[in-house]
Amino acid sequence: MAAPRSLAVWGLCGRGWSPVLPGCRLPWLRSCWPSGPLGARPFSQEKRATETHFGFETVSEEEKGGKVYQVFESVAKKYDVMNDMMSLGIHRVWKDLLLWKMHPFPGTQLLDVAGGTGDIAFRFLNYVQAQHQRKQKRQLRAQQNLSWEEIAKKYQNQEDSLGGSRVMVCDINKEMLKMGKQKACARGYKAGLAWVLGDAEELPFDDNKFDVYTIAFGIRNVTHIDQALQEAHRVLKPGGRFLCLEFSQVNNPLVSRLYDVYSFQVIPVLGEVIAGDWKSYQYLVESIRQFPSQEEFKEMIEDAGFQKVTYENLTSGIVAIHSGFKL
Ligand SMILES: COc1cc(O)cc(C/C=C(\C)CC/C=C(\C)CC/C=C(\C)CC/C=C(\C)CC/C=C(\C)CC/C=C(\C)CC/C=C(\C)CC/C=C(\C)CC/C=C(\C)CCC=C(C)C)c1O
Ligand SMILES: C[S@@+](CC[C@H](N)C(=O)[O-])C[C@H]1O[C@@H](n2cnc3c(N)ncnc32)[C@H](O)[C@@H]1O
Repeated sequence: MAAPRSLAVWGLCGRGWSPVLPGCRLPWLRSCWPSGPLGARPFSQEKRATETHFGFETVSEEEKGGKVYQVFESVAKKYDVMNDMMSLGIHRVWKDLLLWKMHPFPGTQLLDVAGGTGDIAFRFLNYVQAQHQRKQKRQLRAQQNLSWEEIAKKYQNQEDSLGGSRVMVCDINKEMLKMGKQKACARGYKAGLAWVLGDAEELPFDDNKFDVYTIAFGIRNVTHIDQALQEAHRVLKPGGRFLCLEFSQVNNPLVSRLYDVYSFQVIPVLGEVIAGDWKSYQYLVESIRQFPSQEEFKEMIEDAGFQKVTYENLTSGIVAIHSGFKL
């Protein structure tokens, strides 16, 4: 079994506090460090940075992580209200459907990567609690001669109310996690829930640890999607399930036209009016257009080693749920 990877630490690097993550992909640290023991290499020998996209902008892979970090740092406080406004609440239904598809069993250990403000984790806790309570009621009804004390004990044990299920929320962004923790406190979620700062591309967990890995509206923001998928495969137990909820390609031409108008003409305006942040919401709609199609993403999941990979389109393919198993 691999040694547990260290959790993110925080380092000061020129542009204020930036996450310095384990394992040596330290883009922001590297950007303010000489490129070798003898300082900067002559220009001709300088390795050209690999390019990627940040929305429709072309940036170096090293820049992308920092830019994505700034986006979510900026939107964190208004994130939940923006989602309800922009989607007219539809994102809640998509997230519920992800949980119904997962249909966790008692004792499920879930890792929710890019978990942000906790929407998937809270739904998971509600789901397993309701499931456990139904089971407990059935058992209590079936048992004869129980004392009132024994019955009350069963109802009061908070830890046990989840039937051993637990969820770990992992996100790279300190501000998103902070908002998530505040929401958890306000809603009274305590048992079975943990928050970890970490990068989807280099998860701070042992191999074969979780039954289910979820990532909702997160993988689109990751620089090396293939690496994140490999990490998902590594941390899942054999038999474990990968589930991804993400924007995808619309399969109805009329919906597609309306969707484009709404995305490019309305969303950034809402971003500016509600969150005072046009650019982050422009990034959102552009990043959706850069994300691979349903079939392309399915292949990427298979390339990471997952089996029985399938997907289901929701709302004409505006979003899709991909599923795969580590067998
Ligand atoms: C910075 O990064 C991010 C920030 C975030 O806050 C969130 C995320 C990640 C995203 C989520 C967690 C999910 C929640 C967020 C969204 C769904 C926002 C993204 C929105 C889009 C890409 C556009 C598509 C949105 C939807 C399908 C949701 C439903 C919205 C409507 C039905 C729109 C209704 C609005 C109006 C009627 C207002 C007037 C609109 C116009 C004048 C423009 C023309 C538009 C239309 C006629 C209707 C639009 C129709 C469609 C969008 C498609 C048809 C829909 C169906 C078939 C149901 C993050 O990364
Ligand atoms: C659109 S939010 C989704 C939050 C939540 N899953 C939901 O459905 O509401 C995207 C999240 O991905 C996180 N993220 C971006 N890149 C990441 C990475 N490399 N590793 C972990 N989280 C990342 C962001 O910090 C942000 O919280």
